[in-house]
Amino acid sequence: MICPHPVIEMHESNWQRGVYALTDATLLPDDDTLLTAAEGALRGGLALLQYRDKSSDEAHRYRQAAALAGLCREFATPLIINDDVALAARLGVGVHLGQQDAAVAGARERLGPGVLVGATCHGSLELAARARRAGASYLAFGRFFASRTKPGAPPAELSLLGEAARFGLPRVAIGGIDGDRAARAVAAGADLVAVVHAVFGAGAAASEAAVRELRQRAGFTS
Ligand SMILES: Cc1ncc(COP(=O)(O)OP(=O)(O)O)c(N)n1
Ligand SMILES: Cc1ncsc1CCOP(=O)(O)O
Ligand SMILES: [Mg+2]
Repeated sequence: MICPHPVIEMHESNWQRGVYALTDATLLPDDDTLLTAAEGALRGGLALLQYRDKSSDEAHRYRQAAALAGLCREFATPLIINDDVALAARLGVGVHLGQQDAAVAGARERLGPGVLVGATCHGSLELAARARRAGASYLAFGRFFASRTKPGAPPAELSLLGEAARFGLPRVAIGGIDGDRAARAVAAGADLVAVVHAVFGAGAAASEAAVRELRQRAGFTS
């Protein structure tokens, strides 16, 4: 059962720098846990939230994503849908696409110029150049460290983040990032640190403090 949430705190949306949290269906297995954890993370000051759910149950995915979209609107924080351009179009929110997903150019055409379209570039400047030409809003690199969420993701070197400055788009670092590693990724050039376990790994009630700590350790607080 999803309940409406009161407006608790409004943030000016500055999605281009900060902590980017991805939900996880194993860590957040039901609607209440998902929404409690997401609300805490948003209150902690997320820059972006991604709904990442690999299940094939479309009604379930729509229900959860729609609830998250409402919550994100209250906090003026963009929501990104992983993999699913149709769901993003239905909700009028952003999408994140990997190399096995739909093409960035097609998503950009379908969603329009004002919608966020993120692209996975692994450890490749060539993939980044292609994503930029196709109309990506940000470039995601990694995994940089061992990831419990996606252990088989192709590895990347932190030095890539500095080299990717040439594209003039926000650079996202992902993969096994915690407080220390977030600081290292930002020092190497990351604008956003994307995390699953560091925000949602300690239970729904801990997500707000987890985001605040990550922001502080990464130097995102002014
Ligand atoms: C911010 C961000 N970066 C990378 C990914 C990985 O996308 P992809 O390679 O398509 O893998 P899946 O997440 O779909 O398993 C991401 N989702 N978000
Ligand atoms: C989706 C994805 N792509 C590369 S690593 C990763 C998961 C990141 O999760 P965690 O922060 O728990 O390592
Ligand atoms: Mg994908």
